[in-house]
Amino acid sequence: MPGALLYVGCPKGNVAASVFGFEDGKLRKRRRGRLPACRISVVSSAVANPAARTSEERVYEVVLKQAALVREQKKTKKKTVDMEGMSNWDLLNEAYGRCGDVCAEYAKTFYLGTLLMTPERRRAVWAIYVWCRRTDELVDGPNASHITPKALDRWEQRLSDLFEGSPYDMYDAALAHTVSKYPVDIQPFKDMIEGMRLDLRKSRYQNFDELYLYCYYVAGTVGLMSVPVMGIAPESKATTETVYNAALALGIANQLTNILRDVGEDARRGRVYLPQDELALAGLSDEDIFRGQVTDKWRSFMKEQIKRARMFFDEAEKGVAELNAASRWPVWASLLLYKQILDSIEANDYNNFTKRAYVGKAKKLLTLPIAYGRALMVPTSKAADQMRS
Ligand SMILES: CC(C)=CCC/C(C)=C/CC/C(C)=C/CC/C(C)=C/[C@@H]1[C@@H](COP(=O)(O)OP(=O)(O)O)[C@]1(C)CC/C=C(\C)CC/C=C(\C)CCC=C(C)C
Repeated sequence: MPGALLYVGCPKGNVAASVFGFEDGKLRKRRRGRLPACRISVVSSAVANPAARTSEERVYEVVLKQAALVREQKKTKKKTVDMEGMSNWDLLNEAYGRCGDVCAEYAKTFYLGTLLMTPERRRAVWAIYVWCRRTDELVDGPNASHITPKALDRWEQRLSDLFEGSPYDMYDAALAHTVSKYPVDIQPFKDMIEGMRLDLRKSRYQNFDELYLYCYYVAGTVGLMSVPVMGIAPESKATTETVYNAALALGIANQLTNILRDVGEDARRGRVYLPQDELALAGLSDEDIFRGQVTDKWRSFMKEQIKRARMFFDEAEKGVAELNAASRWPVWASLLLYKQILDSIEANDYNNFTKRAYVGKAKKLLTLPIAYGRALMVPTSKAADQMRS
């Protein structure tokens, strides 16, 4: 069975490849050592067919491209594009204000976290949030049943237009300004739309490689969109690839957690996101999921799935300290809160069919100062540097 490769950037342009795959029915993490970045395509989980590119390899190419874009921006300061009709600062402020309102309404804790960022960064993150939310609403919102691939094509055209400086409405205008100000690339946005297309036509995932690609599309992309805005700490010695990999890992971890939390809810919509081959290996099938009985087989299967999601959280944690100081708190808060959903699934004795795992108010409140404390930590790469000298 193919394992999932997660490439973790290392200093000096090398990458270490970690494989999160199943062996003998157990999840194993295997470090494959460091390799020059140019040799990445050689390290593949598709050992049986070396010519085939895995999802991880395809996604890693996007990661490298995003990291390169940020490095370029460091060398040549990009000029802020003044969009036609948007040179009016009042209008622009109004546009960002509306994005803030949406964020405050739909993601309260996250919104509070963004208040710690610099005003420029905060409003840029809001603009990205609103675009992601609107994109997700197309397939998950009240009008989702009417959404066709054509509608998604139109949404993509609209995206291209806003990247060209021709926004359709106020929310788009805020994002158009953000992408002209920060080295944000269109690719992760397009990829998120691709994820929505996938959701329209696919309701089963044969293996983790397929699921990984889906998770990248709908959530890993959010990490890649956010890093250029949140910024990397000036004192960080980590490579940009390392930081992007951590951001990608956080998106994947969040989405895997989402999937594990919503097994019952998704099943009622006829959807099973869990890898079919891993279900079969555990002696389970779609029917067991539709039946919704917590058996020992289900518990051991879930234990392995949770373990894998935690591994992605672990990879993500390595990168948070490398972010700009003011951006770390909301990231730590969202990471710790989402990770606790996994604890809650365990506390529910793995009944994710009829019990919704959630983090209670008290735990949420306790998490915020913990996240704040972690956000004060200096970049790990700098700390390592200090220990060496
Ligand atoms: C600081 C911070 C967390 C910034 C991200 C803000 C942002 C732009 C969020 C967009 C979220 C969104 C609406 C995505 C649409 C697709 C979707 C629904 C994805 C799922 C999120 C959960 O959403 P939902 O509202 O359905 O959740 P509940 O059911 O209400 O629980 C996802 C699971 C994905 C979310 C993914 C992220 C937030 C990525 C986080 C990664 C980073 C911010 C990079 C951090 C950098 C490093 C170096 C670690």
